[in-house]
Amino acid sequence: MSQTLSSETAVLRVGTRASRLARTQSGHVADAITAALGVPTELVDVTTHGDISRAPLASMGGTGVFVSALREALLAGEVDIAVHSLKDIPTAPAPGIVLAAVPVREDPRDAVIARDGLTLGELPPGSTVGTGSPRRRSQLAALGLGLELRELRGNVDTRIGKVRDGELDAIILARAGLSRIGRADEATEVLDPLQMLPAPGQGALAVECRADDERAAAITAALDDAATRAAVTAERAVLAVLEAGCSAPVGALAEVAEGEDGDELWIRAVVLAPDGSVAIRRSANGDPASAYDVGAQLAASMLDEGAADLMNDLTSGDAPPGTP
Ligand SMILES: NCc1[nH]cc(CCC(=O)O)c1CC(=O)O
Repeated sequence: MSQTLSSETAVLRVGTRASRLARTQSGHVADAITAALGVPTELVDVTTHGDISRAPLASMGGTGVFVSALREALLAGEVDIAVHSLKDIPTAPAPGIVLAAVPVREDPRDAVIARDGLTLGELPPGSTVGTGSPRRRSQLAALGLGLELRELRGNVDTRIGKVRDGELDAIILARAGLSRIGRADEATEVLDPLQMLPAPGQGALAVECRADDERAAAITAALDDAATRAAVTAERAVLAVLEAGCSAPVGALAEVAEGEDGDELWIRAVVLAPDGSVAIRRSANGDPASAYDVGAQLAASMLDEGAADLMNDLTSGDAPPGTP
């Protein structure tokens, strides 16, 4: 059994979802670990319920379904590292698991792939746009372009196929996902976060280890990027304080920039009604060392200014009374 090998010589098993996107991003993490620590790694596919089911994601408890199978494999000792898209991870901490590293983030913005090289603004009213994300739907609706929104699921290649075969006029998806599978140049527009704020954590990866694995510190040293970690910490604080799940119409984007008195954290966030008829957009800045508090205070001020009513409407719409 691998547990009997000393941790210096053991192969680090990197658990991954089996999709092309997941395998590519997990492969980058595995290669970076080998390069930095000199330990051999191997990718281990972990099949999740979300990969098999064709049901709408929201009906399966959101993208969290992708995360739990990997975490179970990690806790069971079947893999030593779990690599997730950070935006798919619930904000609550997972007992027995540490977030060992948040590597340097890819472009966090959303991208459009439209027929004939068009941008959103060039699509005629009535054009069909596919996206399964309530955050993207509501922000698109808020633009008032008269676009017709369609449900969309499946892996990145499947989604792009719907535009290529004429089933949809356009789709919206994370630019990071496109880049990771080498298709970034197929985007016909990259959306300005002033119009379309990405999901908290979009474009970032989460590298998780068992809390008692003494190799975690070395993985942090090798892969963690402090600025990205501060940014996603603030973004996820917004989500946590709003008590919103990964499928709620909430967007947030933070970055760390050099200021006159050292580094500064900047964050923008939005909460919307599902149909885009109400949008509460706010921004804040603060000390990257207090990233969580900067995001949490921003969310608290948004709750005061109407977001509380929006979140209440959302939860009363799809959860039975008494459900937490
Ligand atoms: N919702 C699923 C998901 N989770 C992570 C990515 C892309 C990569 C990333 O954001 O890190 C995607 C696809 C998408 O939103 O288009």
